[in-house]
Amino acid sequence: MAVFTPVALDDVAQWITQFPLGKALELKGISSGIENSNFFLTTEHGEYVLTIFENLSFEQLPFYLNLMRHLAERGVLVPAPVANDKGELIVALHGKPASIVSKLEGRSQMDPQPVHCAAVGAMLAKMHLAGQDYALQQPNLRGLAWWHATTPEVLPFIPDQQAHLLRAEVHFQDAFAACDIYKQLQTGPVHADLFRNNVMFDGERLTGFFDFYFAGCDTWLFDVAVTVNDWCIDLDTGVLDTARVRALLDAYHAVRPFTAAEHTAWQPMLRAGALRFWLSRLYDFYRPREAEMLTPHDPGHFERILRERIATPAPGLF
Ligand SMILES: Nc1ncnc2c1ncn2[C@@H]1O[C@H](COP(=O)(O)OP(=O)(O)OP(=O)(O)O)[C@@H](O)[C@H]1O
Ligand SMILES: N[C@@H](CCO)C(=O)O
Repeated sequence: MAVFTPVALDDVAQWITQFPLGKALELKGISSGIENSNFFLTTEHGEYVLTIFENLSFEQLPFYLNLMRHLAERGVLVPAPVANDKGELIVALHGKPASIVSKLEGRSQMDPQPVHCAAVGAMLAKMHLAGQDYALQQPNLRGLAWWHATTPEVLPFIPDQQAHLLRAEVHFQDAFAACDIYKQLQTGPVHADLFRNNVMFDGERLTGFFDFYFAGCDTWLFDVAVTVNDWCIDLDTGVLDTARVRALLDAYHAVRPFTAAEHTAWQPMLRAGALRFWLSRLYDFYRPREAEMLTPHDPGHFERILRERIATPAPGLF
């Protein structure tokens, strides 16, 4: 399902010669994922992932691939992109942009315990610090400006109760983004989509973060909020699990201490993280792309999380 552009081993035999990877030995389509065509690629030098980008362009991709290279070079566990003999990370294959990155070991941990959350928190803090001297700039393309553009697109489709919540929350987030505390928050490259299915574990050992294609420059705290809203909740209710929240935040804080401004901004930021995914899921649900054949994610999940974050104080950052 998730291989939109079919590629055979014969197709890459010649193409691969521009990379320092030896001969291609095996190519296997990966069935999960809904954005790109992904393949496990075995070469004489090891195991890699070949991605053909179905929606992102040659102009958009350097921010993401160079960020992964920058982080990998600084010891953050992320797939390392492989450059061709001209030093390029993005090379056309069947007329579309493609890249090769190292394959992470392990698999996603879909039932995380505090020990997994602690590993994610520590690596996230390490990633934020390592990104500080990254030269390329791109805003979070699913940030406040996108919320403003998208809200009117979904409002005609949703019942009054939801429309009221959506309008009120965008209004609340406007005020939050304009306040002094918000301006004191530290910013830099963030993953912005660090859900359970975008991290690999080998047992309790974290082996890497991947799927950086929603990354952009935003507050570090937004990244923490998005991550906590997925890793540290009861999936049926959206209620935060204190043991997992504490494990993730304490581990993050030990690597990169939270500031007093971040402490004050925490609850509104958890709401921002919930709004971001409620809105994107509403958009995908009501305005599906024409060629989209896959079942969209449930927007109700993030509506529940948003209502819960408005109603219930979260454990503090420290
Ligand atoms: N570097 C990697 N190492 C190991 N496995 C990977 C790597 N990159 C991707 N995968 C595997 O491929 C699958 C699909 O990748 P990914 O989630 O990036 O898909 P996508 O279509 O680009 O995005 P989306 O998550 O939005 O559907 C992952 O679930 C994972 O199993
Ligand atoms: N993590 C997103 C999907 C886009 O990667 C969601 O759960 O809505």
